[in-house]
Amino acid sequence: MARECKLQDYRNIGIMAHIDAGKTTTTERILFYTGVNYKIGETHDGASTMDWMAQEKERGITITSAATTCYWKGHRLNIIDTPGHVDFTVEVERSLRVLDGSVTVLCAKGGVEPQTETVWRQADNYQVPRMVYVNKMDIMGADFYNVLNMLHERLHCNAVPIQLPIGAEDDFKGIVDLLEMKAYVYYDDLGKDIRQEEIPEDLKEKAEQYHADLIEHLAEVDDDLAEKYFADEEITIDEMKKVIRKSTIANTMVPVTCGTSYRNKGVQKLLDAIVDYMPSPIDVPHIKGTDVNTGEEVERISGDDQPFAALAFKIATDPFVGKLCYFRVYSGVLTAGSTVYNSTKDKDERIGRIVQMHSNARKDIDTIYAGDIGAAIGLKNTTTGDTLCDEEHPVLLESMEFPEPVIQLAIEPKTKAGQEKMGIALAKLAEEDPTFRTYTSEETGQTIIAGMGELHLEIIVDRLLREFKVEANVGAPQVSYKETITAPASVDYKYAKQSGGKGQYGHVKINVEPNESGKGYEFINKVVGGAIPKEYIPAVDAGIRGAMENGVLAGFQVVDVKVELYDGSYHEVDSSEMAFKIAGSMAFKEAMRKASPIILEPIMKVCVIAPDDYLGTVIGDLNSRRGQILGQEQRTGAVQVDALVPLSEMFGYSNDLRSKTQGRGQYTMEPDSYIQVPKSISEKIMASRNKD
Ligand SMILES: Nc1nc2c(ncn2[C@@H]2O[C@H](COP(=O)(O)OP(=O)(O)OP(=O)(O)O)[C@@H](O)[C@H]2O)c(=O)[nH]1
Repeated sequence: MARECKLQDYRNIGIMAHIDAGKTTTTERILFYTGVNYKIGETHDGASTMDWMAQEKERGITITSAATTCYWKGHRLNIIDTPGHVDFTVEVERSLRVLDGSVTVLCAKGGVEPQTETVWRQADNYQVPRMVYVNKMDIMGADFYNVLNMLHERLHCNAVPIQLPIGAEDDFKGIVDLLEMKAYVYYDDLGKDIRQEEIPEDLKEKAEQYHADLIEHLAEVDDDLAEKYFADEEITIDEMKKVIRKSTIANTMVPVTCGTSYRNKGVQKLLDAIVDYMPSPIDVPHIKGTDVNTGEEVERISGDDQPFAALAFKIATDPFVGKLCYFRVYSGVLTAGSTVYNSTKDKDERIGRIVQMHSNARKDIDTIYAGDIGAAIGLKNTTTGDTLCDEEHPVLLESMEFPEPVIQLAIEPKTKAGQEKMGIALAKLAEEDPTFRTYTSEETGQTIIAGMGELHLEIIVDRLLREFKVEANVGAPQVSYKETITAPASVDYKYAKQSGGKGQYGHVKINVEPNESGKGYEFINKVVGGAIPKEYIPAVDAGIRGAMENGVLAGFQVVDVKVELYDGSYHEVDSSEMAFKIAGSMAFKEAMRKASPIILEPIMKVCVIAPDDYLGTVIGDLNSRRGQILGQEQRTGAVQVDALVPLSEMFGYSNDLRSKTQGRGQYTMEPDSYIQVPKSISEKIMASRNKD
């Protein structure tokens, strides 16, 4: 099968926004206008195509990101719909990693919300070119110009309108195209009867002014256009488009469009703008990676004639086909039935089928080309963040970093028979979601699940029931503390047992030292000369990993430790994997005790918005929760306070805030970092844990 679309005609874009800004509705409409959907699905009544999981339908929110392919004016659009709730920012993060451009959907009334700022910062990190779609122009209080101000003031970006709204709220009629200087007026509710007209009289002056601003910006970034501008020569629409595209891709401009997806106004123009201004895979910098053979940094050039390299960015369990692995191809082509090399895991993977996704429906394809996004069925060892490549040209692409879960709870199946089923189900869910963990508590023997927030875990428990038919009881959510070490230590540990028959023998020597924060666990094998036979090394590693699930202070998971196995010995008859596993585990525990262990607690970035009168109350309350105020900012009629607060102090905050502000305050929070808990609190935690 030949390539359908040229690489330069691809647009891999994410759609991101604050919760409820209308991403799902907008994506739905895009699918409608591009002919993928025949009927307009409503997030209101649960008929939406993108939000296909049962919980998403009920709650009307997006949890998993779904990749969808559609076509607009000869271009192939791969769209990723991403969730807006902070518990799921990891979904946003991984989409950003594989996409070339993004559309930020804002609500015409709320404008730039705290979550928009978070997502915007994430996109800044990845230098993703962006455009903005101001949605909900039809709702009460819709104000395009206020949103524009917020874009400048809060996001400090060069937001430049390429459209203006005609009317607002119930009177929103259509759009002025600031390039063509024409009005597009909608005469029906399905967006079918759109007429090009002259700009209404009362908007003419404003449109002229914004048109002039646009040209001025374009003259600033392009010399040829500047010459024409100063010579007062006519600048064609194509010339303007070319420069807008250039400036957007260079991240020096954010084109702003508007409409109302729900009332089907403005979506086609948005699609035009995506095609016109969002980058193709060859417009963005080439992906970087490390050559596995030489260790040198290399680039992978977007092109079919290059060696194959792709990044797996999402694993999903599909009820019909099993494990689906979404990947973005950066270079080369891949055919179904072939074998690729997973350079992260050092394993070959056979690609059974390749499918293109349309929400939860899928179409089999034989070949996938550079620049594309697809999903593979049949991969056994691949997890999120792995590189898939040509074995002859092995490369390791930059992986993704995921935050540590901050909240956890104990979970127990309602029936004995459910135990095994629950174990399997939780393992599957953890495979899909790198911010979800599950382990067994050593002290209590309970199964613990950990994630990014209460909602995140609630959804997991719900999925257990619906998808895996496991009924479970859960305990109260608790802070997911961690343990780590602050000093290096060395341990020589021999595990030897001789109790009649075959004995047990494993002997290891290890050095431990603190690893950089966020780097997790690193195992370095320095054994030479077969002091420990090769086949036992993974067992030592596994033993250490096991020990790290339950730290020595209070049984919390241990993070950010480097362990070097440098020597040891074995016994011809008595040594076994089990013996070395135990030796690894015991050695680590002893080393950890010697390495000045500490307890870490998750710190949340909290953003509170409340009317001015409550400023003192809000700040006082945050202070009493060991909060550190980062700053405050004026919003229309309200004030925004940003603070860092330990998660343990945030339980019950929504009720407290509500009562302290007569229901007028709202807040969002997201994990920021893990830091050492104060000594007095650490003692309390240990006392209560060790008493259980
Ligand atoms: N009046 C009006 N309502 C809209 C518009 N766009 C979306 N909505 C409604 O706003 C609500 C939220 O829309 P969604 O599309 O689910 O928003 P979302 O951003 O995907 O939300 P999450 O998936 O929860 O992050 C729904 O009830 C929509 O019907 C619009 O242009 N005008």
